[in-house]
Amino acid sequence: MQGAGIAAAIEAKGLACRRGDRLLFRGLNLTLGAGDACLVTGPNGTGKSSLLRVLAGLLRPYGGSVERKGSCALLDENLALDPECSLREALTFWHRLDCAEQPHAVYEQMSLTSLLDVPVRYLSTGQRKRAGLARLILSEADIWLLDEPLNGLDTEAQALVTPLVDEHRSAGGICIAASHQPLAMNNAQTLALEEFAL
Ligand SMILES: Nc1ncnc2c1ncn2[C@@H]1O[C@H](COP(=O)(O)OP(=O)(O)OP(=O)(O)O)[C@@H](O)[C@H]1O
Repeated sequence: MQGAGIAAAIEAKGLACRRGDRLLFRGLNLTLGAGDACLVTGPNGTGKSSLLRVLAGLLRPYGGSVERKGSCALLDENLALDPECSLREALTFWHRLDCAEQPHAVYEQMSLTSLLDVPVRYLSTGQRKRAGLARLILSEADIWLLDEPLNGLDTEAQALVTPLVDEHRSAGGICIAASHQPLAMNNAQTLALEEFAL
């Protein structure tokens, strides 16, 4: 991981989030250290994606604060891969920035090898999610923020996600995931977001 030597950590204190004219949640506290995980649950519209964006630093909280130690990567529906490029070109753009080593082993792991010459815009939903997971792994970020990581994946690909998270945590990483589908994460905290709704 990029922050090797620094223990990863994330702490949210008294977090509140407002979207438009709606206050979604308030008074949310969360503390995770190296190897920890948290599963965020809640009905549609309670603010799970918004919370992950606040934790990533992409959305300003309405109240409270977030402190992070280590680098952060968000996996959501926004692939951030140029739709006009081939998958190889689009992923290479990020690997150069991240100085990723051994991308081909990860492409193989995510069954992307045969898709590398396909334009990103032609990828199916599950193929796009697998590309997103490859980007996540190769980013070597300390803190993984996963928004519906199982969505669109077939059964075989879904089965890869728990071991990936386990491996990340074993290496001192942190994982915070929002999922409507059951996502097994050993000894994970659960954050039921509706408890902080107004
Ligand atoms: N940019 C925005 N401006 C205004 N309101 C927004 C914006 N983005 C999201 N919202 C609203 O914020 C609320 C929470 O959305 P969010 O996507 O965080 O919920 P969620 O819990 O992840 O939902 P789901 O389970 O459906 O994925 C929704 O009512 C949504 O309409």
